[in-house]
Amino acid sequence: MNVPSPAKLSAFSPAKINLFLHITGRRADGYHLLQSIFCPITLGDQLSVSVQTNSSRELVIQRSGDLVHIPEQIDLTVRACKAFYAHANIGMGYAVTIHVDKQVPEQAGLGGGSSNAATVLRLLQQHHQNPIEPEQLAAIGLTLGADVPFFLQDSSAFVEGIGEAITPIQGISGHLIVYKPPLSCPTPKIFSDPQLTRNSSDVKIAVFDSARRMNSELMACLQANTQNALQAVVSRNYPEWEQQFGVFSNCVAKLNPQLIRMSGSGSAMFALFASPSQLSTAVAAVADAPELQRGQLFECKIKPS
Ligand SMILES: C[C@](O)(CO)[C@H](O)COP(=O)(O)OP(=O)(O)OC[C@H]1O[C@@H](n2ccc(N)nc2=O)[C@H](O)[C@@H]1O
Ligand SMILES: Nc1ncnc2c1ncn2[C@@H]1O[C@H](COP(=O)(O)OP(=O)(O)OP(=O)(O)O)[C@@H](O)[C@H]1O
Repeated sequence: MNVPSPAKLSAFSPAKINLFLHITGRRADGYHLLQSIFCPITLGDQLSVSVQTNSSRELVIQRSGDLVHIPEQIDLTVRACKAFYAHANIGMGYAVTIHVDKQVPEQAGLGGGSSNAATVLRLLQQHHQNPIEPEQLAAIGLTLGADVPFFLQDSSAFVEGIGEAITPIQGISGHLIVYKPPLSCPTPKIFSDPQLTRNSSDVKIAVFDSARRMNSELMACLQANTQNALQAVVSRNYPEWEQQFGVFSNCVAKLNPQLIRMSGSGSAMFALFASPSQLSTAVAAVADAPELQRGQLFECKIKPS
């Protein structure tokens, strides 16, 4: 008897940057209410899932590629796969192989794990012809990570709540240098810092007024009126990060970036430029700085929506 070959689906799993990130409050369960603009970027992982029916009634998940060092119980691709079949109401008799070619550094504030989880959910939805309603999929995603609902859609977005309230913004663009210094910042540690500013005022109106105009005006508005509230915590807790950020900023500042910031809870930082020629000069300057040679450097763009 012929055994059917597994159906294989592949997708790009993008990283994100946060153009700004304010904390406006804290929920009773300890999660923080935030306001942020999330942008998907052209740096990302390549992910595939192969699905085969399985005569046993159990879900069998195998992994290959670059994530196998992460214990299965915490690998967000495995957790996403289990959550999908637990809610899809199509039985558990499947053998799934998840393959990831990883480019996005871990614990960088670039959302790599959340993006992988969202990509697994999207590919399984596609394979099984959308057994889960979009709202329920987003709710399942949120249980895996605060950034997962954002990655279930394709556009840059204004994000509120703990990550679930998503308003797409069209037309944001920019050329990016992303630098990940040789240290990592665990997200829970950064959020639990007693000195974190948790009462930023509402920026929604200012941001959306500008977003309706030019990209350059939006960036100028963000530069003048916003920050990444987690950046001060990282600077205080990791003197080496502050030193690396200082060197990075000096290298790129003369090339007129629209924004220089940390992404998410760090440790990656980025500089955003309007033109590719400014970007190439900035990349050359950072690559030449002896102090920055132990980190990872990426040249990419905000993904067009
Ligand atoms: C800071 C951001 O990177 C912004 O993009 C994200 O909101 C973090 O998202 P994430 O890594 O997917 O976060 P999760 O895995 O859900 O949460 C990790 C930990 O960060 C803290 N956390 C996260 C998100 C949030 N809105 N409030 C929080 O307090 C919680 O302590 C949580 O236990
Ligand atoms: N598929 C995955 N890819 C990367 N990390 C994963 C994955 N699954 C679980 N993890 C674990 O989650 C931790 C943080 O993952 P990730 O790289 O997404 O964090 P982050 O850069 O802090 O993201 P965020 O911007 O969401 O804060 C990693 O150190 C790793 O142990």
